[in-house]
Amino acid sequence: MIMTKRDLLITEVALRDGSHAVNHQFTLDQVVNVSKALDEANVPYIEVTHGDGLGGSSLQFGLSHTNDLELIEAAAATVKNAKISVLLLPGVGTKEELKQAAKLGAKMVRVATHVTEADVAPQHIALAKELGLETVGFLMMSHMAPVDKLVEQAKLMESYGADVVYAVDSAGALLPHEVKERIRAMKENLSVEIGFHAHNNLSLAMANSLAAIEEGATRIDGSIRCLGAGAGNTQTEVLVAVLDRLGINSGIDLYKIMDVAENIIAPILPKPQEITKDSLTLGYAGVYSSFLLHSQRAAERFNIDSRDILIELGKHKVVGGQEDMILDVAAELAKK
Ligand SMILES: CC[C@H](O)CC(=O)C(=O)O
Ligand SMILES: [Mn+2]
Repeated sequence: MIMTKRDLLITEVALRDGSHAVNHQFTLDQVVNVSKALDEANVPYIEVTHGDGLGGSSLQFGLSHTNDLELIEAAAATVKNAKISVLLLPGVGTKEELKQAAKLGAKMVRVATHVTEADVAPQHIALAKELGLETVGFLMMSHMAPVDKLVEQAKLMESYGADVVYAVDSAGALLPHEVKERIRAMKENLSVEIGFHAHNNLSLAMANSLAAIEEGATRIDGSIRCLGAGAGNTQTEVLVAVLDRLGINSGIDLYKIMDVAENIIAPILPKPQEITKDSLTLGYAGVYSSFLLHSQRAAERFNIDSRDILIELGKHKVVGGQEDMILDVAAELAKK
């Protein structure tokens, strides 16, 4: 076992957030190869789950190529030092699935709720603690709540027993000063560690992650080669290099993580992760990054501009779990 003294802990989310970008089609071989390589680069946490978390495989969210639990088991059996994390949205994943994930080797769970709905999480957090899992409260769509509301909800997560609480910029809509005020307020009001999860739709994932670190966040998410929903997350290998320049030790081997990006991730990307007109619109309109492919499919079906759908979804303040609204909105727009 490698013992690394790290200043900050990076969770690599390509095998979970990136599931959205590959339409949930990760194969067992891909998950094993990527987990092995990330582990060898000394990445501390690797998240493996359907993009929408345990139990996410469905017509609503997209059917997985391979069952979540099989992927988690294979990744856990592969890694030597890294911890496998899973995502759980109460109401999508069940407590039974969480028990199974823990049995199969998951060591951390991120219990994810909409930023104003932490109160759906206590049972799942309590179970996670009982199972001996490191437990994270993951407050999604953080741009949709004012700072005091976010703090209130973060404190709820802490009171339920979360070891870490994250502000999650699901839409990649936050600007650096907005990240700063959120993380600063969380730091001032909570005793647990604070984390930040960015999306790069406005090309601000790195700037926002650094803003979060400056305000005291010690957990940061990255997706290697930006393999995450929308334009992806903070690019892990770039983050490792930037942190190194700042004298912050992530414990991750820079050359090895660059090689994983180049030799293992790039070949499995359906297309390079770029800020396209649609991913840019996600950030601009404040829409869930995971809605990207669903909206593009709806645009094609109704022969309309996908940006119009995204702008309309932003106006409706649609949240995770409301994927069915994408078709409703597209159908309405098509009538006009
Ligand atoms: C739908 C779950 C979502 O993808 C979780 C996440 O990574 C986020 O909100 O950004
Ligand atoms: Mn995400």
